[in-house]
Amino acid sequence: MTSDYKTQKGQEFDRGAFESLLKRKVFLWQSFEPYGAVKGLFDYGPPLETLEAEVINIWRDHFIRSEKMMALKCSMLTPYEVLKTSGHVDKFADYMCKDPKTGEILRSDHLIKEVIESRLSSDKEARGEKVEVVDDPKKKKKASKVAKTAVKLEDAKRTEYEHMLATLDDCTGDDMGALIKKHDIRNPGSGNEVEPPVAVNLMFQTQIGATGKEPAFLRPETAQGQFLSFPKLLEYSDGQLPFASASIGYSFRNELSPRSGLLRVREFLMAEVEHFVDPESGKRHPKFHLVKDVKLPLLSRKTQNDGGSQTTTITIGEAVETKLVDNETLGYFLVRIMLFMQKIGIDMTKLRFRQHMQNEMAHYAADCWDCELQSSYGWIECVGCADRSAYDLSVHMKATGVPLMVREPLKEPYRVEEWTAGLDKKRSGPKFKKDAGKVQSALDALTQDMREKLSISMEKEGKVSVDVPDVEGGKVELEKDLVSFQKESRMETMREYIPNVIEPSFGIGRILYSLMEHVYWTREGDAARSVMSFKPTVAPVKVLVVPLQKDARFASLLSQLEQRLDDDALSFRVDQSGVSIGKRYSRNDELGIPFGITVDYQSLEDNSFTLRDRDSTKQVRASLDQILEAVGKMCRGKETWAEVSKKLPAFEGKEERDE
Ligand SMILES: Nc1ncnc2c1ncn2[C@@H]1O[C@H](COP(=O)(O)OP(=O)(O)OP(=O)(O)O)[C@@H](O)[C@H]1O
Repeated sequence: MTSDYKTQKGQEFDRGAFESLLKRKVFLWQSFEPYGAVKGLFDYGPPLETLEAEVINIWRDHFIRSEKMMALKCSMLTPYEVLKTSGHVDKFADYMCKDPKTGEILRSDHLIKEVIESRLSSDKEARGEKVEVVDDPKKKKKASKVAKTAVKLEDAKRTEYEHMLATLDDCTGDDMGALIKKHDIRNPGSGNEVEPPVAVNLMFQTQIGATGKEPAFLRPETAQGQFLSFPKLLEYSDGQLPFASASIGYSFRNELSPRSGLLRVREFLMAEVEHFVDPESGKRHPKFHLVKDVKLPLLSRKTQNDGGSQTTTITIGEAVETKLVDNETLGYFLVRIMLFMQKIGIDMTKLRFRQHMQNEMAHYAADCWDCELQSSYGWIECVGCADRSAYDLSVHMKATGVPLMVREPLKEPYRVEEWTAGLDKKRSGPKFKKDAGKVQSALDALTQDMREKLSISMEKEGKVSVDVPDVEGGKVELEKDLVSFQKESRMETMREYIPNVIEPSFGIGRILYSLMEHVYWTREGDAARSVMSFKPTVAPVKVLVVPLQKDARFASLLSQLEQRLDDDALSFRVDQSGVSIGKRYSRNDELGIPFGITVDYQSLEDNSFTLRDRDSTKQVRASLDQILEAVGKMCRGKETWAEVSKKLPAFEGKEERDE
């Protein structure tokens, strides 16, 4: 059995071997291992911690610096009221099904997907087709309980199942309940029926202070802090829109069934952008013309609705023009996301943009696209890019009364005529006493039409009746001496509006995991020799320093070399162990170190060194100055090995024979 997922060299991807490399080279492990480890929490070891820092540096440069965004650091602890207003308290939930006999909790959409995929793969097997291997041993065990022998499906059933998978993201909780019932979907682990889906909130609740009077949550996204900072951002940008804020920080989600390693965890680093734009500008982007000819692989909502999963590669200009992508700003960010992925070394054949299904999008969202990366776990959302309209600023403004909006002078002031409705305070106070405020509020809430109608009634009848909620009888009678309706004329010089927000939201852990799978491969004919082909710009360690042999005569040259690398701020690792030079290169290829500098006997004579390229294993020989200049340029992304190897003389050394 083979898997559809291949390494960048077209080889079978062996997840077991890949995971064992990550473990051996201490990229990551489950947190609190000595206490039995906690699901959904991971610690990063030196290579992954540094890889993350390098990727974040590129993210900061690509977005914050290059797009002139305003970087923010907002609190992670968030008061209850903020997340109540944003809708997270009521709606930030996943559906889960309980196995009543084992007590196991299963995420409803994952359960349906797993069972239906296993039925489809059993059908494929029964029809003698190539079947995707289930790499996860736990899944394998579960799957075997579902279908011990291959079962062939009717054509109509197969089509129904395929459509179900393509449209699963569009399902509500009730829809999933109906599917589970209709297709007799059971817990694959036990074979038991499961209870209907129930929504479970994903936020970690806590409290601020000891009194318990200030309930709070660990934030599930960085966005809310950025929205509430809007007045400060507006001030900093001198009241000029569009502008964007950006925040890199941790978020927390109490995932129901964390699995797939770093792809679904309970604490993760996010990098989020909130781009604020005037809705009347048509959400145009000032730099769209620079990217309009860039082609993107797009999987539209329509294709998914039709049960398909094929992408169409078109220019973003065409996608926006045909309204496939709602607006220029959203389109601009899709391109920037793709270019970022390319910069850090994501395999472009394993990247696509998938449009959200109608039910998958928040009700207020105008359009939403996920940047998905393919890994051995399938296509996984790594960046969500949503047009959130004016929703967040509007709800927070309503809840707090703080004006989260823009007031700007009108280019062409105009005259407005407005009806006012005012109570005579001296007379109304004694008459309505504590209800006087409520009466004025009811008058304030009247539309212009209503005010005009009431003024006509007042003229005719000398009194009017006004609905006032919360007073006895729900109405009050107002005579001429108590209220006056007047038509006033004034010049309107200011425009007020609530900006719309386009939000690209990156999950850094998912990107790092996908990147590690994308750069992993094994040397031809020797599966034991794995390589992590990190681009020099992101590689956690840039240079491997290897003396040809253990020989005291190399000591002074080595320390000179180390000092120079240090001066150039190039991270390095020295491998002086007794094993052959080939083995030393090989085990450091697993760490993804892009370049190796060897100190040999010729170095002692003429101060020249060899420089080895990890991916091709080719070498050049040159002076230390030339080598350091080349390495520095390659690590800054300013030169490639192909260019360097043309400039510097090749070296066919004895070292390679040892590999
Ligand atoms: N549990 C998680 N573990 C790791 N990364 C996550 C997790 N949840 C979300 N992310 C990351 O944060 C980004 C933005 O979050 P968003 O709320 O759009 O995700 P989501 O739609 O809830 O993801 P999913 O549907 O996979 O749970 C995602 O694109 C993803 O990269």
